[in-house]
Amino acid sequence: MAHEPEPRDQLPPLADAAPAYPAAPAAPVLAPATPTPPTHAAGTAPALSVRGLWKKFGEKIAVAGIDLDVPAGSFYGLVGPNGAGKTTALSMATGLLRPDFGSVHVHGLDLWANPLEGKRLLGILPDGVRLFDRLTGAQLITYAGLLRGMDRETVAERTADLLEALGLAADANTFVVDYSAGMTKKIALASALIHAPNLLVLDEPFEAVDPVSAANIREILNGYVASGGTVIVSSHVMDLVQRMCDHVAVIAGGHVLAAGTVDEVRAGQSLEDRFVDLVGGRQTTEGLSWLRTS
Ligand SMILES: Nc1ncnc2c1ncn2[C@@H]1O[C@H](COP(=O)(O)OP(=O)(O)OP(=O)(O)O)[C@@H](O)[C@H]1O
Repeated sequence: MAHEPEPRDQLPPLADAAPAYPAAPAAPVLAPATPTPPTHAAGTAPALSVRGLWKKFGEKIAVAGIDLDVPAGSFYGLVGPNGAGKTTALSMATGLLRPDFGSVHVHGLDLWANPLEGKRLLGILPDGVRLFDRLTGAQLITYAGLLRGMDRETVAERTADLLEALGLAADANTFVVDYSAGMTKKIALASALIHAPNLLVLDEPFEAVDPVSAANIREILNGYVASGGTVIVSSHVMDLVQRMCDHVAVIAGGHVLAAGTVDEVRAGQSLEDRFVDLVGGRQTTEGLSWLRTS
């Protein structure tokens, strides 16, 4: 007999309690060890507030009790080495991956208790995004707008605006499957923007994107933040995060190592130097002596 998947809305509520599985190996955690409940007056809620977020894949603890507050109206960078848990944390924070433990509030709304209302506030560019690539670029953005319940006229106007702003107008009628990696990233970003969300969560938005397009995207995002929106970007490019973001969190081994304004976190150093200090793990390359040609 076919097994009916359980609708997400009807899943039992998440446990807020401490996880039953063993704690991850000790890491230099600067964040509070015990999750503190979010406390904020109505109207001043952070755009995103996560408490005690945990996720384990088999024996691997990918996210080990993350607490994070992203102020409304901020441009927030999330940085960390490969495998740090950024994508896993962002997936749980945006309703794409169910946490084992913990809570997620979007503008004060419990996302996992109210997934439909919560997701209306969100625009998401997931990592390794899989799109309906047998649609053209214009069709894909239109589809995203209609899926969000927008009227056809507004969708058509905004689709044209987004294609123009992201330099994709000439390829509006090309199938997405025939787009380059950078074009695919841009069309996915356009699909995340069409409903003018309150909070944009972008996993590696600049990966594979050329410098001119990256500058255009930065301008779009700066304008969005200036008008009251909140952006969270994950990136490996420290220089970009230092220039572009006003807040940053450094994640490694599933823990938040430091979080705050960019100036607080970098503490007088460049963000890159501070990142290397915090995360450590520089490898010696002596073992690769065979690779040297002379
Ligand atoms: N679906 C999965 N099944 C098993 N392990 C997973 C899964 N997703 C992530 N992991 C593991 O969880 C850890 C965190 O992965 P995650 O993708 O969140 O890291 P990341 O910080 O986004 O890394 P990167 O910067 O390389 O993209 C890694 O050790 C990864 O191997």
